[in-house]
Amino acid sequence: MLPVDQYDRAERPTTPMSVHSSRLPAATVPGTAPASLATAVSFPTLIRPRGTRPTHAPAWNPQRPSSMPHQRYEPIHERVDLPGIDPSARSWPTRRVDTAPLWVPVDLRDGNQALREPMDTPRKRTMFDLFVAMGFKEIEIGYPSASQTDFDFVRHLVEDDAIPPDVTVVVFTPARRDLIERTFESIAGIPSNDGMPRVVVHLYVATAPVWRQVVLGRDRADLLALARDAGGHMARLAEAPHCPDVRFQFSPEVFNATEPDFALEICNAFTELWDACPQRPVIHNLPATVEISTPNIYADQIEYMHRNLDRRDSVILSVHPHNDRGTGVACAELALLAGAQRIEGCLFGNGERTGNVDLVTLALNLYSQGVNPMIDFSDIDVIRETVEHCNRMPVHPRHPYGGELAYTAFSGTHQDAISKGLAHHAARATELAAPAGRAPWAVPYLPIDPADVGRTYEALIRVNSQSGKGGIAHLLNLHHGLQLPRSLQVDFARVAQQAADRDGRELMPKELWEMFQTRYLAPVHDGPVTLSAWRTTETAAGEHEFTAELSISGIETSAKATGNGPLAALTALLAGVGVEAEIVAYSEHAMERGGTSLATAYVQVSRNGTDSWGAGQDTSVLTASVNAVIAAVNRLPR
Ligand SMILES: CC(=O)SCCNC(=O)CCNC(=O)[C@H](O)C(C)(C)COP(=O)(O)OP(=O)(O)OC[C@H]1O[C@@H](n2cnc3c(N)ncnc32)[C@H](O)[C@@H]1OP(=O)(O)O
Ligand SMILES: CC(C)C(=O)C(=O)O
Ligand SMILES: [Mg+2]
Repeated sequence: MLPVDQYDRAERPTTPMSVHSSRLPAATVPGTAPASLATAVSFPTLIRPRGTRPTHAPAWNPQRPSSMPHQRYEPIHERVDLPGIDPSARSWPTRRVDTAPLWVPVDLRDGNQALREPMDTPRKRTMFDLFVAMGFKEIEIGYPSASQTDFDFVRHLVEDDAIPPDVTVVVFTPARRDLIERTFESIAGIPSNDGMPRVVVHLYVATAPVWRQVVLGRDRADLLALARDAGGHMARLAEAPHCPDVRFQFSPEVFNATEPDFALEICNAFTELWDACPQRPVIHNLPATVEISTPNIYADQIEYMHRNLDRRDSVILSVHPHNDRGTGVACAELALLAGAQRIEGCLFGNGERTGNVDLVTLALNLYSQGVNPMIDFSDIDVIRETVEHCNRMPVHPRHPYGGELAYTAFSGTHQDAISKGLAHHAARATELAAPAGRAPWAVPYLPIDPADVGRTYEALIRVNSQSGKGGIAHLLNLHHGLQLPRSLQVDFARVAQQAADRDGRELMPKELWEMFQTRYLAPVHDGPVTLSAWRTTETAAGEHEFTAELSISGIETSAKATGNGPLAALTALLAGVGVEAEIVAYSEHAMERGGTSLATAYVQVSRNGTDSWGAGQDTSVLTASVNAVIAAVNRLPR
């Protein structure tokens, strides 16, 4: 940081915000900033380092500096000495990920320690069983020295024989002898599997300068000595006769803010102390405990460790990103490119502050690239509901892949593209003679097929004032089997949009159907023209006669006319009683397969340059069509 006298005092917002006396929420005072923001900012003269970080935007960018004291925060390059990292040696930018890493959920420890109400044993057990069912093979089960609840849960799993033979559990401990001993007590009785240990004891100690100085009060040498003492104690306890066979893990907490050479030194010390070998590798887990940089910096830090760690073939290089900058997923993905082999995170990103990296997003990001995630996400809603139950916290509706709205489009052009894309997908599957669920996926706006994660297509398209004809027609088709002609889609969308605009809310499929019924089907009985009885006869080839008892504006009459088809005969009949109308568009379709199904007919009629649509439904196509004509005629202006 620069001394205060080197800061200039010239930086002011060019247009100071006015201060509102009202404490009403902003929404009640149109065009104003929230009252809390306005009253909190008093706009003193601000300070900034002279000649350092640019604050004025180019001429094309009208933004002006805010009054917030950004100068208080140091960039990573000033906070951490990164001299050992040679940018020209980085290989991660050109690498690709084509296999899944070893995923390790830490919800039962890191996620749990961040909950308002930590999980009890039944909730923890539900989550543990979910992990097993999803196919996780390494699971952190707790911090047994933290509380009796944590200790008891580990004992519960052991005594209930709940840990499958191919699953390894991880227990977490700080570098304190009494707590390490308690941790070892908790794991008594977990057998190995064919000589492979099924328990990892995970030691952590913070290594970053601020933590060393402020929290632990130790310099580098002191901290190394503390770590060695703890690691040595663990190694001795592991050799005790009744101790289960274990492996070791070390996390230099706040690795991302630690001098790389010190992180390397301390990790290498554990590799040696625990005598790591390929048959019994050590896990070095490099956390971004609090995110402080862009993901490329984290990737450089990981690649540095990957290249320089001793006995690299005896080390599993693990990462543990948090999400303070919202880039936990990006950090984990770049870390994989940089040499990471194992990722710790939580389902849907629960965890301290803004959370741990989200394993659902990471795994399904890989899946969307054609890589097998090695974890089963085929029922994402059950996974989400279980996590919500255990954490007593909701998952955001827009959460990638698993949120309630993750596959839903409200906006018209997206709906149109999805609807066309689904139709194209179905056609392509038929062409390839493949089931739709196996055919290659290329539907606009949907990175994966929602059906792959157990979602139906029903919630893909939802209608509000942002929606267009395509989406509205899609819903009427999906829920009511209607196949509206394009021009009718346009006609109906106008009405639906007006309703959505007026009410400012979503229109449900049932409401759309009711609007459709009222507007296009019901006028057959509700208008100036009603038919009480009618019949058609084919009087000669290409000649049809239409006979009807009808009422015109309440006056009963009967009439007869001919035409080259039944509908032409009907319009001739109507013209004969003074109701002129020309049919300009017609279509019909069966609603279901089979002889007993309903047919729907759509008819557009025109009079004096004005058009209107009507629809009819009946088991007889002819009756449906006649009804559609009458409905359309009744909708013409009188
Ligand atoms: C990034 C992470 O997620 S780390 C995991 C964090 N998880 C948790 O903290 C949840 C469980 N923790 C706990 O239940 C408690 O903190 C306990 C049981 C571990 C310790 O409790 P207490 O003895 O009461 O200590 P307290 O929590 O007040 O303070 C932590 C102490 O541990 C020290 N400490 C912090 N990290 C470590 C570490 N990795 N190894 C050794 N000591 C450590 C601190 O310097 C402090 O020491 P001091 O009391 O001499 O100043
Ligand atoms: C792995 C441990 C120490 C952790 O949770 C963190 O650093 O965030
Ligand atoms: Mg953590």
